[in-house]
Amino acid sequence: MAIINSVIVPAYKEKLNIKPLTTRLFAALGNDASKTTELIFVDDNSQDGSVEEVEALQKQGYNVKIIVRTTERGLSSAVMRGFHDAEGEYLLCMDADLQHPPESVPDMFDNLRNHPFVLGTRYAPGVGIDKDWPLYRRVISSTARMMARPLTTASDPMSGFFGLQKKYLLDPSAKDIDTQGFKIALELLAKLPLPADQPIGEIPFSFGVRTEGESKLSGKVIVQYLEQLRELYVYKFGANNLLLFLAFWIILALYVVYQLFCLVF
Ligand SMILES: Nc1nc2c(ncn2[C@@H]2O[C@H](COP(=O)(O)OP(=O)(O)O[C@H]3O[C@H](CO)[C@@H](O)[C@H](O)[C@@H]3O)[C@@H](O)[C@H]2O)c(=O)[nH]1
Ligand SMILES: [Mg+2]
Repeated sequence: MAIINSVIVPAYKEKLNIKPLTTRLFAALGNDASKTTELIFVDDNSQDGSVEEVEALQKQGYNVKIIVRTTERGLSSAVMRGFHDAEGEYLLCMDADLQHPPESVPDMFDNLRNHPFVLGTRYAPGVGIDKDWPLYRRVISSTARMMARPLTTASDPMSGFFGLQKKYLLDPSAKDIDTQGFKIALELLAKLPLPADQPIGEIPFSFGVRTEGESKLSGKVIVQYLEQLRELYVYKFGANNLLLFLAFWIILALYVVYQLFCLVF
């Protein structure tokens, strides 16, 4: 049967998460949707047994493959590589570490049938972020989210759980996608020629905690995010709009001070 749905998972040293993610994902999809869905890990030469793990799952009949990159590194560029290699018309991106629930994938794909872009959101009634997610990550995440406000109306543009219809990626006007850093959803929301009259879909999900492996977020990723923001502000508002930048940096500084004040007192 032809592949309609593709799930892309950027992965670096995620061997222990590959099997639970694969089995939970295909169980959630059920028999029919499993026949038309492929799962693609894009691994940056982890050399931790991830390849062998995927081969074992293939032997069990799962439609899963792994692309191993040896000359490139980075979450966003791995996602874009997976999107371009995918056979499906409907593309979904999720993390390997089970912080994004595989059980939400069927809802995400259903939503994509009627929306050009779908975002898994942690900011909706009834869902949230696991209480064990470190406080400093919450502060970084909500600050980063606030700074993206002028660029998109999406409730959670920091989310790494999102999907889109492939035709928007193939559109000739989809250009200049910057693949530095972690925030590929924000980049695509800001730059893809998504139709203005069709809202993006949002599917609430609860963000879990990683139980195997380690987060790859680093100071470098935070700096890359600030550079990406600067570039997106210029892309959207023009290079001369310095006042806007300044206003945002000042608001940000006040916000960070406020958050730190709340932490201390
Ligand atoms: N191929 C590849 N994959 C990578 C790389 N860096 C990270 N990944 C993969 O990208 C996924 C997310 O990485 P984490 O290290 O688990 O990120 P996080 O700190 O939990 O951040 C996640 O949550 C954020 C929300 O606060 C998201 O914004 C972010 O995109 C990501 O989904 C994991 O599957 C990880 O293996 C890389 O250089 N190369
Ligand atoms: Mg993670």
